[in-house]
Amino acid sequence: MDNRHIPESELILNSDGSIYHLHLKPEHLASFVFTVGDPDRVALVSQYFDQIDFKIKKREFVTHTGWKNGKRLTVMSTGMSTDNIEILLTELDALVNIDLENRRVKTEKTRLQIVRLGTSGSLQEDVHAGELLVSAIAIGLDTMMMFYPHLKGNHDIADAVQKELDLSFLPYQAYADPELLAKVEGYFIKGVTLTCPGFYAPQGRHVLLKPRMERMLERLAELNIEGCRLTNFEMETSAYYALGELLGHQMLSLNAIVANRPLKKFDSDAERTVDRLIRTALEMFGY
Ligand SMILES: O=P(O)(O)O[C@H]1O[C@H](CO)[C@@H](O)[C@H]1O
Ligand SMILES: O=c1cc[nH]c(=O)[nH]1
Repeated sequence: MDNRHIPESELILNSDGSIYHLHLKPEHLASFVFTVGDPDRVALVSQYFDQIDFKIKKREFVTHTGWKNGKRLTVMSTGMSTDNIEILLTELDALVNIDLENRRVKTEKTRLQIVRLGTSGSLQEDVHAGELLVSAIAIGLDTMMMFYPHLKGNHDIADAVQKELDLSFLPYQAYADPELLAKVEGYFIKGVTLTCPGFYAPQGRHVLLKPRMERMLERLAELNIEGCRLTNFEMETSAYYALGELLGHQMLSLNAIVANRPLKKFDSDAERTVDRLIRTALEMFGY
């Protein structure tokens, strides 16, 4: 049992007692949380709530908490990238599992359920723009997890990606929560998601600067690891899954595919696809 007193420089509270970046107090958070990258997407989710009791904004973290069908829900924005997810999950975990008055870990743990509703680009011709995909596995191409304890599961896909791209660092491999994944199976394409530390060269895009890796997209799309292929690029899922495993929260990442990279197509109806993702997720989890 961790019985340390956590100093005020390590877990920072604002003068009103709220947690540093998220600006939330424990009572502002439901145990079921939808997350979105774009702060403007928060209201697109909460418009479907029956009632909104609480709203706050700090930096890119916008939070609305309310009720739908008798279930208390929070929706919050995270901004982009895994470093924001590290802040988000550490502070959400602290809100429920640390007594903020005496700064000690609570003896009884609360497990949050967190479902990401994000956009994503497909690596495969047959995963079309406009489709919805659930990340069963995520491969992190960022270095954040080098600073945390090792993950338990198999890392065969991460190893294959490291080898293919000749990376000088170790990607990491992490998994969706099986219970949440089971709820959406059959309704979403099931995929293996590459979480990238950027949108352009780290996803093989050539705008002005030429990516260092030749044919990155094609090489990754062609990888076959024991029958498994990589399906999509985005920028947060691996951090949710990895930190979810270490902190003991349940995570699921749902993606609206807005770009098909091999076909060089962008979803002309991306806003409607995101709305379909939101409504589908609310039907599955908003009870
Ligand atoms: O639509 P969101 O949730 O922001 O997700 C995706 O879109 C952003 C890039 O455009 C990245 O955050 C990526 O993960
Ligand atoms: O191609 C894409 C589309 C959305 N988000 C990403 O990170 N990549």
